[in-house]
Amino acid sequence: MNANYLQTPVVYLKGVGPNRAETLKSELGIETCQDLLNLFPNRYIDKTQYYKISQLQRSSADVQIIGKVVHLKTVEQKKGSRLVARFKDDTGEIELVWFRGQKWLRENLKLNIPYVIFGKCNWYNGTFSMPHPEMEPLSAHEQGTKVYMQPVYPSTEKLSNKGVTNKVISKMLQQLFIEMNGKFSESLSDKLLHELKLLPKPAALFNIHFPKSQELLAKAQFRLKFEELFYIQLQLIGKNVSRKKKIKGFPFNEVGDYFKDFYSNKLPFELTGAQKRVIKEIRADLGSNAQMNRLLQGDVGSGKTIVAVMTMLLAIDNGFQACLMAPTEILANQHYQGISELLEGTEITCALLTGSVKKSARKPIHEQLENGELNILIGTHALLEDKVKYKNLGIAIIDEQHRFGVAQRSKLWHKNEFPPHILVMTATPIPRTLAMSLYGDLDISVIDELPPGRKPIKTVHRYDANRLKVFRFIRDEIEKGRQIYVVYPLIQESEAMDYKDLMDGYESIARDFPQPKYQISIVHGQMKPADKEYEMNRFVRGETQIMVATTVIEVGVNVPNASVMIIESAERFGLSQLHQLRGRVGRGADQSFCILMTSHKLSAEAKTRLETMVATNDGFEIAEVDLKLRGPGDIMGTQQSGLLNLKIADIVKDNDILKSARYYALQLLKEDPSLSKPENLIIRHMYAQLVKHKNIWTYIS
Ligand SMILES: Nc1ncnc2c1ncn2[C@@H]1O[C@H](COP(=O)(O)OP(=O)(O)OP(=O)(O)O)[C@@H](O)[C@H]1O
Repeated sequence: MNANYLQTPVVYLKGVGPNRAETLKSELGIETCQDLLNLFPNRYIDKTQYYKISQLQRSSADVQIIGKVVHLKTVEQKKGSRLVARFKDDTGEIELVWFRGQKWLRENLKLNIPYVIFGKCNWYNGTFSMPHPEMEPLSAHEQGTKVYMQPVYPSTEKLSNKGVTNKVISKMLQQLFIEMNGKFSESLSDKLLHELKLLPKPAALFNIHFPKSQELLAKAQFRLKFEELFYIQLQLIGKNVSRKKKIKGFPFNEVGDYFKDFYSNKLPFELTGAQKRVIKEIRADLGSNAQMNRLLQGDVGSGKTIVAVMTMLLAIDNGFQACLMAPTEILANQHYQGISELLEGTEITCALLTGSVKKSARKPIHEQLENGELNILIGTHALLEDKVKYKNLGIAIIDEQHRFGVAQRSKLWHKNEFPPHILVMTATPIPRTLAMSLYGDLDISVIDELPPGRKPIKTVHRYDANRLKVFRFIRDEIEKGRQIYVVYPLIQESEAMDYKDLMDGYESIARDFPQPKYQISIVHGQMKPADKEYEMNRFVRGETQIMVATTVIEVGVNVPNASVMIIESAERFGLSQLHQLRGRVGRGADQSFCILMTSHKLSAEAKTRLETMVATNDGFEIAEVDLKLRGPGDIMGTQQSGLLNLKIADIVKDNDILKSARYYALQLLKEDPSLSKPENLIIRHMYAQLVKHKNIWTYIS
């Protein structure tokens, strides 16, 4: 065997030729034999079963039958001729039909000898017919290398007219396996192979392409998926470990007066168990001499703000400043007001910096920040401007990470001599296992408990035709002193139309809820920030009963007296957005409601989203469904993590393998952090290759 054989371009394989090689390269990214080896089938056609004709059903998928051709004739038609065979076994008869290749078949098909045929049966004119079956004399079938599960390679349906079919790929692979003669190098340690009872590499590769049985195929798939996820985990965890080793952070050893005073005298409520646990985790990080990089996940309304405040107090107790960055002005404002209120009666100074803060007001903020008079700065992107210089920023808290990219996070970093501690807060939960994998570079805390006394929000789905009933319901709730949100979608591509919907909706509500009895606020993205704030504040103060808005209110707005959320055109929102919007109600002690309004025309996916919303209030459950519906591509962070370049594993379906891969990777790094024990040298070698080439399958062979 030639050791470099796997690096040979596929064009040198028999029967490939320059045209096919070009198609393989441009369509499937296959240049070398190694690329070919790592082209894994999408699915398999089961050829372990033989059907009797009497067992066929009208909905049968691909079937394999043994029988004989008893009659063959050409049927002439206007559109051209077709060749029709009567095919019989001892239980019945079907038709085989060909439109192409008739001449060859007429000359070569033999009557009355047993054939194995394979294909899809259609029910047509009272009989089953199989167009263009694959067929082979039974004698040849029994002698040949038996294919039990026939692999179907990606894109082959699309590429068959360019000469790249499943058969062609299998033939190429056959040559490759003969040439390699089983000499593929192992890429996992003996220990792992043994402990997890994994197939050795050569057997796994062989059975993924030429499965000898269902059982061996399952083992081959498990082994290769495990390997793929294991190395990704190893890399993510490795990064985390080296970050911890390298990046020093300011130690906040002191739990000082501000924190203690706040905890004992100023907390407006008892912390939930989850809040206490998370604060403990944060304190441990801050006292550890290493920079904290922590993601705080908590469902909407779970009480992340108080955790943020207490974290900032720890920084201030240790002589440092803190900042909090929010994705929108409304939110920054709200945080500023809420936090100022919480800190009333303390000496802590706190300022707000957003795009709409005037130049004259900015100057003193800049100065106080630089000379250390200012303890806390709250704001939007404006916090990232070059003019903003801290005396000693100890911690940066970032609300809603999906709106701040990683690059912006690191911009904050460079504002300081040492990097500040970072706490990222998100109310868009992502499934735990996915979070573990995506944020290998962040530690994760979860607030998985809501403050006591909250009544679960009742969610219903109503069609537009029931609007009058819904309006009646709103009226009753307003009578009881509650406030109502009515939210319209605003999607960039159809902004003008959406805007019209919003204004039409506003007018119709204004007609049904006339002044002076009813007061209505309206907030949308095209308003000036000052006007938005004015309208928002009227609602917050309870001067208006109805807030008509676009999704600008999606994150964070907190009006505990608002108890009804009406979402118009709910079918146009994604699940996590619906959940966020719903989270604007249910913040007080009253029973809250969410009404999802839609037209009658709903796609299957939209129906699933609505049903999920009606069925559960749990953000993590919703996140799981969302992930299944949308796939991981849209979830923030998946792009960078390499989890989307998976060749064989699927992070949604193979969640259990992912967990086990992570467990073993953690275990290994704990026992042998530098991977220097002799039994781990294979892994060390693979890991080095992985870091070098970035893609795990360029080296795994
Ligand atoms: N332990 C607690 N007991 C009672 N009320 C609490 C507790 N913690 C927080 N709250 C209250 O719950 C409400 C929601 O808290 P907060 O705004 O911090 O939620 P959040 O996690 O930031 O949610 P969102 O992401 O939706 O803004 C607030 O009115 C807050 O005062």
